[in-house]
Amino acid sequence: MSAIEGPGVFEDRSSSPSRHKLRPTDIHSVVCNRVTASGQEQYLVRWAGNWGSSRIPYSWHTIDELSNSLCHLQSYLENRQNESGSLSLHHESRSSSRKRRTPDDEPISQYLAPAQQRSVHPDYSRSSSVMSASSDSSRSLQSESRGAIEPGVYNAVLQKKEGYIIAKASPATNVAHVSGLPTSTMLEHAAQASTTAAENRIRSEMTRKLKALPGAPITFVNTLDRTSPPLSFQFVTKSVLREGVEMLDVETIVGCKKCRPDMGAQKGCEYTKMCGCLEFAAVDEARLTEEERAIYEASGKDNVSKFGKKFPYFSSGTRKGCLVPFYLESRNAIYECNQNCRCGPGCKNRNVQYGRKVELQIFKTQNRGWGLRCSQDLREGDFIDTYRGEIVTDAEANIREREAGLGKPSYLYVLDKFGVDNGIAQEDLYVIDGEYLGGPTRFINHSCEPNCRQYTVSYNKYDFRVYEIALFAYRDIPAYEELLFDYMDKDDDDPLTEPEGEHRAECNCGANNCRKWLWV
Ligand SMILES: C[S@@+](CC[C@H](N)C(=O)[O-])C[C@H]1O[C@@H](n2cnc3c(N)ncnc32)[C@H](O)[C@@H]1O
Repeated sequence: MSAIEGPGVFEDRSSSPSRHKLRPTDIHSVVCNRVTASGQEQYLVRWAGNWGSSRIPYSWHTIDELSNSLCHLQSYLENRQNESGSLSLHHESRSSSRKRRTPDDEPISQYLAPAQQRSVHPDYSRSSSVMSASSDSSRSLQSESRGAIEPGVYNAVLQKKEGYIIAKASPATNVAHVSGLPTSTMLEHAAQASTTAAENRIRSEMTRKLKALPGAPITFVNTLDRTSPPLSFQFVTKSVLREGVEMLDVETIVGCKKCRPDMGAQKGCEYTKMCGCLEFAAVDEARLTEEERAIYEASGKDNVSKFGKKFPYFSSGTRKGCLVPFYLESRNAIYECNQNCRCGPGCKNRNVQYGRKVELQIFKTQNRGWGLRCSQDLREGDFIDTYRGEIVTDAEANIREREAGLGKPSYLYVLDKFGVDNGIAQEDLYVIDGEYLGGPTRFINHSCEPNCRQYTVSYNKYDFRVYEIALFAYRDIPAYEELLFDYMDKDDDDPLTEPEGEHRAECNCGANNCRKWLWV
């Protein structure tokens, strides 16, 4: 292990600096940026840990050193952009630090040479001017004054160990500990310093990440600014069950018993309409005999299991595999066959379970963040993808919602399709959180006049709490038209109440019949 003097300057010259990275978990946040005289972008890292307010280590790092921690860099750049250059978000409050000030707890600007305080592009040469345990405070301050160079490390010494750069509390007792970073001078410089190299690195990392995904390609484009979709978002092909969430064991799923794999006419799930998996599916009312209709209607249309069902997908023709108009227009759940069925993998009642087949593109919209579109024409009824993520309990979802605050985008989706009818209380329902983990559908925006729609798809008719939310094209959609669904998807006869104050989020869908609010 050896001490590091500053960004990219190592005592141990035999090791390549670029091999050493910061561990994302060691970083609290990136708080400032600068460009050195040699044109190198550097970022000021606030280290995570319990240090005491005036002893928190800060150090400047190159993009290479931060290449395992690009999420932190990305969130800094996004805040920087949102704050439109003021960069005040991460700036520790002077008034609060003043309250706790101790004799050695002065703002760093007091230690900087005048040239440095004035300078917009100071000379950040790779000289030995750093504040670390290896240099006592007086030596640090002297060298700063001489060279007018901002220190590379504050309140600590950096060491490298097994490929990582690590901050250690300064062992020297007479090191001047500083707080109030970044200083206003640093912020002024930061506001004018280029961040292009970091943006490019983030962009390449996002592209690499998307290319590595299985299935039809997902790309991203941004013709509006230099941002990329969040690197912190993890693409998964299946939802992940979090603590307290249980789904029925796959071994116990009941499959269809009468259907067969050699499904010619007369034998397939799609022909008989009596496939066991469709037991709770919508009755095919048009095919009921007089006698059947009388029984069915007398039961208040509740006695569904005996009658032939609507099959969800076209089994042949030009729209083979597409959702049939009946389901497109209804809110009936779609029941697919499963791994315990006799029909086998070729059964035409399997679609959503085989996953996305269409190529998608994440793109930056004018007024609603990232959006999603398909790079090929979609037919009415084409399956796009599922909405997936972490499945959490209702209580956990409430905590996440509270912590997120009202101004933040929402990615929560309640799985309440079967709950009420099966006596499950609201607080026992589960919620999909697609914010940090999920599929590309997490980027689909809302429209009051949508071209897609969400449907309930179940592979286990007895599991009332865990099922899929699947997005299908609600009409033919030409390539590159933004995919949009109605977040509320209310029945026409459901009254829409005006949302109240702080809970409302304004809708920018621009449709003629726009309801003005995303949800109520
Ligand atoms: C599931 S996310 C969709 C992806 C999101 N645009 C993004 O950049 O991550 C939902 C959020 O997108 C934004 N959004 C979606 N549709 C919108 C609309 N019609 N008008 C305004 N904002 C919208 C809102 O911030 C909403 O909370």
